[in-house]
Amino acid sequence: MPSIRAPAARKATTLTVAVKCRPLTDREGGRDIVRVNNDKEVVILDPDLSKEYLDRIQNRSKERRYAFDYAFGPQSTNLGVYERSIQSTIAGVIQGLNATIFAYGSTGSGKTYTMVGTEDDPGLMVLSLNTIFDLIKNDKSSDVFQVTCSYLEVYNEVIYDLLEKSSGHLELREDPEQGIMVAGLRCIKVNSADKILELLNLGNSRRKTENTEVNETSSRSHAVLEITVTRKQRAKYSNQVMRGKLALVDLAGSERASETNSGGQKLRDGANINRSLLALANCINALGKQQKKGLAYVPYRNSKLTRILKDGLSGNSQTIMIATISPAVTQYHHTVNTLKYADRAKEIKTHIQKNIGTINTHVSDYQRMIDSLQNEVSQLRKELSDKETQLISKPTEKASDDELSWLDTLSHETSENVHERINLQKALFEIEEMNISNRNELQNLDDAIAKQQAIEKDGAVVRALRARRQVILDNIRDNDELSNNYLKEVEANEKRRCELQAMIDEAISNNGNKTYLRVLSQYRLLGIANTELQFEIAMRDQIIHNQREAQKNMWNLLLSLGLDEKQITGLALKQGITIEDWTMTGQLQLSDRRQSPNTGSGTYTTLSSSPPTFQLGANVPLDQYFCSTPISLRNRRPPHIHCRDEDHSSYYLHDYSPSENTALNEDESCFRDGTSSLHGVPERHPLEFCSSYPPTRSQLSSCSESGTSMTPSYVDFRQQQLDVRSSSIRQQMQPSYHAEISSTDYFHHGSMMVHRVSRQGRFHSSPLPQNFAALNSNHVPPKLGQFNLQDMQVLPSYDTIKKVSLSSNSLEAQPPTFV
Ligand SMILES: Nc1ncnc2c1ncn2[C@@H]1O[C@H](COP(=O)(O)OP(=O)(O)OP(=O)(O)O)[C@@H](O)[C@H]1O
Repeated sequence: MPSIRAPAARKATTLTVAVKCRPLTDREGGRDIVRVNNDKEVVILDPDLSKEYLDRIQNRSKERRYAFDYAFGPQSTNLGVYERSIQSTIAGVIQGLNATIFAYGSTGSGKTYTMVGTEDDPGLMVLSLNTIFDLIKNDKSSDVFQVTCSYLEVYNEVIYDLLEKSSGHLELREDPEQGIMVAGLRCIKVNSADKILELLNLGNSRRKTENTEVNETSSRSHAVLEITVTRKQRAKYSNQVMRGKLALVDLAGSERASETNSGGQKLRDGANINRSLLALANCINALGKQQKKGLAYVPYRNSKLTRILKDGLSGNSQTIMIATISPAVTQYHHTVNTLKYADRAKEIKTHIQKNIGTINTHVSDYQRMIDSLQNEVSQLRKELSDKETQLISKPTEKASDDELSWLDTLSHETSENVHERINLQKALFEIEEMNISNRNELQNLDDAIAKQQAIEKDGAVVRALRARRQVILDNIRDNDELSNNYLKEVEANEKRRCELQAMIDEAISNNGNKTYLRVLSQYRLLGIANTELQFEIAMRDQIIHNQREAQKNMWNLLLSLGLDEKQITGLALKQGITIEDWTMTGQLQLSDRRQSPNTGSGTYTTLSSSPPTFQLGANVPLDQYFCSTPISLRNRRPPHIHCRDEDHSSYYLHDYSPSENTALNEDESCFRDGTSSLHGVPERHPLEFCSSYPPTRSQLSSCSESGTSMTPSYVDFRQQQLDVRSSSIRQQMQPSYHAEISSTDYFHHGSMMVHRVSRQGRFHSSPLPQNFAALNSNHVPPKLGQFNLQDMQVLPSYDTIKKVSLSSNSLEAQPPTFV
């Protein structure tokens, strides 16, 4: 037997990836979500049509786009695919080159159709064989060709010979010259394409197939047809032999147990199919990374399939991957998954070389083969004795690589599922926030319209307000719709989560290494829980951050109004409010949750628990409606009292979080506090404190207390009778706004976010100006009405100039001079 040794020259080449989309089947019907552009690009549309709005506005589309060497749409025939992407490679096989063609895709995506085909549309196996025999027939040289063929299947990790009637289990061997070989596999000499097709049909009839929910004739095994073409020069004194090998692989389809609706043996088959496909996917991943990052380890040994395909994936082979996809909406996830792997496979490099040898070297070759076989025997003996030792000492502890790899992928899917859920929750959170603002604005507008109509019915202002109202209504409707869609996605996500958990549970109950898997499962579940907690914490951090900003701004506001520490202390004393001097109190360490008021440590301002009440005048001009209209606000975040930037102060007035238990107590006129709602009191000066707040997230090990369990404390401004008068306030709403306070105006400040108040009385608020309660000096009420801080509202965007009144009688403060 001649031995074929490759010459040294090798050519690096990358894996060719072609994507083939099959047509929709009658059973599927519905929408086609795959588009093929320019024979190279594949676009997967978002399966959810109703998401188009989202696509535009928030760029959260699930549309995906990939580019490949070749892309074929549903109209393409197997012949079309073959001629463009395969034929030239097949020609190399009779020149001593190796080639591997494999179809990869989910169950029912058309792998078998592509590889085997039908009578009308013969598949790549048939077309390749025809080409080989045509090329041999038309070869002008006098070389002698010999074609042999073998056909095997890997079913449940066992290799069977499809050309044997009742094949036993076959074993894989690693030959130093020829690479991986299947010991005992029949290799049949064939003289024509027809003969091979006959064998192919025979083999296919022996393949294990099942009728599943997704595919009536679903292949449950991976099939590998290998054609070897040996070419020997006929010339008298030439002893050169070339041997090319073509491997055509029809993989079983990856599937989800829930989709195939399988149980028992079918379910076990599915698990094994998935396992070997995952092993293949892992190899593709590792090989892809290897090209990019130079990583070395590729886990070929995790399955029989990957061992068989080893040469095709990284060795001496020109390899083509045909990724088959379905255009059905229901297959979106499978399609995207297949394309992801196909995309990674593009990175894989192989090294091709002609397999040329000479026949007169056979004696030394035999010797080399004997040596290597002896090596293998001793290696195997050693492995066997190692295994026996392991079994004796730890019979149940070791999980096999296969199980780990399977579990790894499962865990990867689980983590994707969690991330998707987190994104959905974030989106829902944002929408909810937006709609709270929208609803509040709507109510404001209704009040303003009612007031304005009393003055001039159907005037220009009323019309403008109505137009704005319509816009807000549309926004609310759109957001509600969006929110419903997200909720549906959350449901789907939850369903998937349950499936994944069921798979893990099943693995635990079926598997021998129960303890190990259980620990692994727990570990991963904890990981998921951890991610979810992180999300929750991030949300709370956002709230805390807002509150801190508000504190800072309130300090700015109060101090810029000309009040000094003494005045504020005096006022606080009068009102029976205890405000801790910041210089005297324990340090506020935001990183130290023990300082939080909920844990009872530290010294905090005692505030009235009466709800904050602001007073409003009755006849507020329209241009002040944003500030003066009574506003009801459900679920709003608390108002904030801000700390200042510019001036030193010893006091902190703190914000609160309204809770379910919050009760309006109009009789109480001072700060009241059931339990303190304060974050704590800083040791440093407020200026430093405000300007150098630690980052919210970093230090906090858990923020839940501050986010949820702060009890409300309220500020009652009714008694404070601020008499600072301002001349005018000009508001410039989004993106930033600017207001000037005149000495003749009264100013109410509720939950607004005034980000900076300078000594000159300029307000700059961004991004969203919050509510102003404003009264023109002409409308100073003799007795100020009540205004509930909880009922304050965010007013997102108006460029109207507002007049704002501010009263601070009881503070006995000098009215600040505002520009
Ligand atoms: N290009 C095509 N044109 C027409 N029908 C197709 C095409 N590709 C696939 N089909 C049909 O789609 C169905 C599934 O195809 P096929 O059995 O080839 O899928 P598969 O990926 O091999 O599935 P499995 O992995 O379960 O074996 C079959 O009914 C097949 O006839």
